[in-house]
Amino acid sequence: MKAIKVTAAIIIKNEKVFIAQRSKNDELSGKWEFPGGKIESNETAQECLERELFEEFGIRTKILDYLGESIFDYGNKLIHLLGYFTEHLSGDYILQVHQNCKWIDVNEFDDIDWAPADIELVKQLKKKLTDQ
Ligand SMILES: Nc1nc2c([nH]c(=O)n2[C@H]2C[C@H](O)[C@@H](COP(=O)(O)OP(=O)(O)OP(=O)(O)O)O2)c(=O)[nH]1
Repeated sequence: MKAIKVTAAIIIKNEKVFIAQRSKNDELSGKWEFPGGKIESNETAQECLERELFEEFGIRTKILDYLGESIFDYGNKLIHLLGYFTEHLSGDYILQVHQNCKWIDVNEFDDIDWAPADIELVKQLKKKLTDQ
């Protein structure tokens, strides 16, 4: 099975991380994720994230450092998730495809019902945020 490359943005403000909940008619309905999406042919991961964040929330962003990756086999598809720290430049967060969103503290990470592929990435993020 060929892995589908998906980008995920880690946006931090006032020490809180932005997460979004997948919509009702989605196969991962109700699960929480870092916003992003599938990388299309002829675009970089960074271009993909900027495009997805504008499409999904109407925000303009700048992609910063790479955090890490998570590869997860959902059975019907293999997801290769790539996490990037991302800076919010402008625009209000307006939900276009998600059912909800929120800002969470690192102490709340373990209470979130994450999309399964995110669990490994969350682990890496938690380590990075608490080790420094
Ligand atoms: N964006 C995003 N997708 C994730 C995460 N974790 C995770 O398992 N996924 C999965 C769900 C989907 O199967 C896939 C990304 O699909 P998507 O629906 O968000 O991307 P897209 O906008 O490019 O999709 P589409 O319109 O072509 O359906 O990756 C995550 O943290 N962020």
